[in-house]
Amino acid sequence: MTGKITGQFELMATDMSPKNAALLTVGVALLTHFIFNRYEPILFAIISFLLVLVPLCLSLPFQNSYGVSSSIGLSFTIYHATLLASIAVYRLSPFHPLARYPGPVLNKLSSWWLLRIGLSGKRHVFIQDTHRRYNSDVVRIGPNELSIVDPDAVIPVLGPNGLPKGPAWDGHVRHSPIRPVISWRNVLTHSKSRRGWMRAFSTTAVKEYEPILIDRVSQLVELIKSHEGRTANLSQLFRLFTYDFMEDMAFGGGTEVMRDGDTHGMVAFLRQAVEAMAIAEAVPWLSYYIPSTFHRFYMTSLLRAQERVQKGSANKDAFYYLNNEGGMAQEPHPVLVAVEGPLIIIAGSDTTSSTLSNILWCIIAHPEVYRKLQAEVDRFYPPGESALNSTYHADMKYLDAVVNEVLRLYPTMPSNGQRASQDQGIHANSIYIPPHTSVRIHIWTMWRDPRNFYPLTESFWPERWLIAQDPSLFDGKFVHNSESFNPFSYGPASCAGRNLATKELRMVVCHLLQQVDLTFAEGYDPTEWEEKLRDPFTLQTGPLPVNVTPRIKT
Ligand code: HEM
Repeated sequence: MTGKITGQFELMATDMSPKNAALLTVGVALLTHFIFNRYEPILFAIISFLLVLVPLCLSLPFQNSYGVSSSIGLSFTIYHATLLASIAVYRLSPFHPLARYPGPVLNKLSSWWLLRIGLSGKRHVFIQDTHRRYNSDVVRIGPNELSIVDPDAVIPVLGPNGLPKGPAWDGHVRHSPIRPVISWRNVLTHSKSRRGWMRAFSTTAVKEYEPILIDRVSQLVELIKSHEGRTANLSQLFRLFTYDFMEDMAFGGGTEVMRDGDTHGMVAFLRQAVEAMAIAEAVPWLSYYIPSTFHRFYMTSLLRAQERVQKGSANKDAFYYLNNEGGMAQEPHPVLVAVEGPLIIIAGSDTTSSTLSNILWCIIAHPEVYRKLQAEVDRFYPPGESALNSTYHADMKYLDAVVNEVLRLYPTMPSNGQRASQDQGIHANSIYIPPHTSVRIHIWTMWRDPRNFYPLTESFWPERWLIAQDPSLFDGKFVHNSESFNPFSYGPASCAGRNLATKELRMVVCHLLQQVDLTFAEGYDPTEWEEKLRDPFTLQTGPLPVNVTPRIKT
């Protein structure tokens, strides 16, 4: 049958003039655009067929008038030029489903532009500038991607009946059929694979991790104290701390990077991997073809988790729950469990370390806040009382205000996790999201918007959280849209580790402020901080050099 069609095509081809051959090539290229647009194929065989074999066949009619190589050159040029032009015209045309939304032309044309911005580390600032430039709550940041900063869109997009995860999550796992919970795009599979995480970060489980946390926080503060008389880079020390704690909490122990340094380069590897996540965030299909540092990291972490699952652990670590070693419910398949390894390493260490760095930078840059917070610590934990004891942490209102204010200005995922509509469009408040559109609720911009937080919108002002609870504390215009504020996200895919993360942040800050005084190291320019923040996926911080003075001599 195929031979018969090819034979007929050859017969037609021998009669065709160069003009008709060119028209045929243009027509087939337009059809190819339709196929790409409708089905978004990524398989190598289909891509090669559409981009190589089809134009090769289309060179046959040209061979009546030209030599073989000129005909191939001609058909490839006409075919690919038409394909690219057709894609560009369609993406900029009023017929594109996202045509009504403003955005930079280059972003509308291609997702490569967002990739360039992602690799520069400044995606968060670019998206914020784009909203401001077009003075719009919705902007188009990619050919098929919207950024939204309307607080009323949070529930329709992220809430229980909201949108599933977007295609970026396919890219993170190289389109693998087996994924960690955060990457499942199918809502049912996602909710099923979340069960283990709910066990692993339940109140009971988090209580069980507390003794390990206490040991590691104590070790961290001793390490920081040991820097008396020399500069301590707090960002790096927090990375070492969260890595060691994550290893203990997730895998029952294994590293001593606080003690020995990052001698095996695992902490550096993790940072490089997160930086490389910018690729899949912008151009998910690219990861299918080109593995990045992130994918090497992914495989290494998966093997680490597999080793833990096979060996078991003497402690009730997170894998004890994920792997259901207590046997409380039907056991998941070991492969499905090990795949959570890369996620637990990143979510369990990178998020808390950058948040701690942001907290410390903010309070050192604002000495009046530092003093007030330290006074609160001293009130709850006077000399002789261990601030590692978490009994009062939740009652510390100013500490809570500081943490919230830091997460408002420096959210751990500034561009949030991507979601996408499926075959049906949805209305997110007044915003229509057409089918097959990727969406981000851009919290970096939303929480730096005077319509949501006022006054001192872009300044660090923890007092706003106290005023929100007691308006009599402030005279004047005050806006506090706490409903839009969900630093651990919202809905069925919100942060599973929130309880642990909160406990960890509070314990480190309390114990550290009880034990030491910190100031910026000589020569450090605090204005560098925001310049050095990067948003490849989770917020990455620059160095935080400080002087350390122990308050309580040991
Ligand atoms: C300051 C610390 C942290 C912040 C601000 C944070 C924030 C977030 C956010 C915003 C999401 C949602 C991503 C999305 O919408 O696609 C998320 C998801 C998640 N986080 Fe966290 N996180 C933190 C720490 C942790 C820790 C310590 C763990 C546990 C090891 C953890 C485990 C998870 C998991 C498993 C998910 C995926 C949930 C799902 O898809 O169902 N996180 N986190």
